[in-house]
Amino acid sequence: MSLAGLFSSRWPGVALFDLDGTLVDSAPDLAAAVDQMLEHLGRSPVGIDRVRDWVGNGASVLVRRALARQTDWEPAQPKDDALFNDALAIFFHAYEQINGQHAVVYDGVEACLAKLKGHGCKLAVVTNKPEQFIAPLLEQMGLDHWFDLSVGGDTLSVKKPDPAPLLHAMEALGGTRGTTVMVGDSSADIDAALAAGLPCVAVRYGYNFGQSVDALGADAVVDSLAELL
Ligand SMILES: O=C(O)COP(=O)(O)O
Ligand SMILES: [Mg+2]
Repeated sequence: MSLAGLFSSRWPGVALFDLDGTLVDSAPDLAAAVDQMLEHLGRSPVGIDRVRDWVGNGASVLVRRALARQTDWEPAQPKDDALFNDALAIFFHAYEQINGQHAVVYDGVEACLAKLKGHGCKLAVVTNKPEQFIAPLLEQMGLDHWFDLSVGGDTLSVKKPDPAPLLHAMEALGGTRGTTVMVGDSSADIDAALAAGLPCVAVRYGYNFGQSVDALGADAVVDSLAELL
């Protein structure tokens, strides 16, 4: 399956990309910030292997999962819980310093973005990462010049798997359902695309809460974005 094949009408179209685990391997930075937060609170660090499985539902859920130390922990405490608020503030401060330091762009990403741009496509990042961290990370990775728009987890009142952020980006870039595709690494991305009625590609190399992405219902599943060229 090529990207061109996913567009039901002709190029140019709109391509929406998830960020963490799709464009950039940012887990090393996120894990370092989570561990700094835990140590600041007098708790033992958890390390990258656990943090990788906690990324994808935004910073608040990441921090809640780290405090509870389990992947499927559903936020049970009120949002104004003092420990959570402290932890979130410490995490934000730590991640602000670390963001982009250890992260790397995945193989195949640049070639895919270049090909889409070459066809006149508009490109957007649609991530659950808070907005304030998107531009610094894209700049640090040298990816910022590719994108016409970015939508973060706090840009709207809802985030993925809600379809609204995808539809917001699609409409802002003049796309339609026949000319827009979503590319992501987790169930949040694929569920959002399916709910939005958009074709979607899942990548196997990212973070999906430790689960395979093969059965999520994506139109294509790839090991590298280079496979789409
Ligand atoms: O959970 C996050 O903070 C970001 O995740 P995403 O870029 O994969 O949406
Ligand atoms: Mg992701």
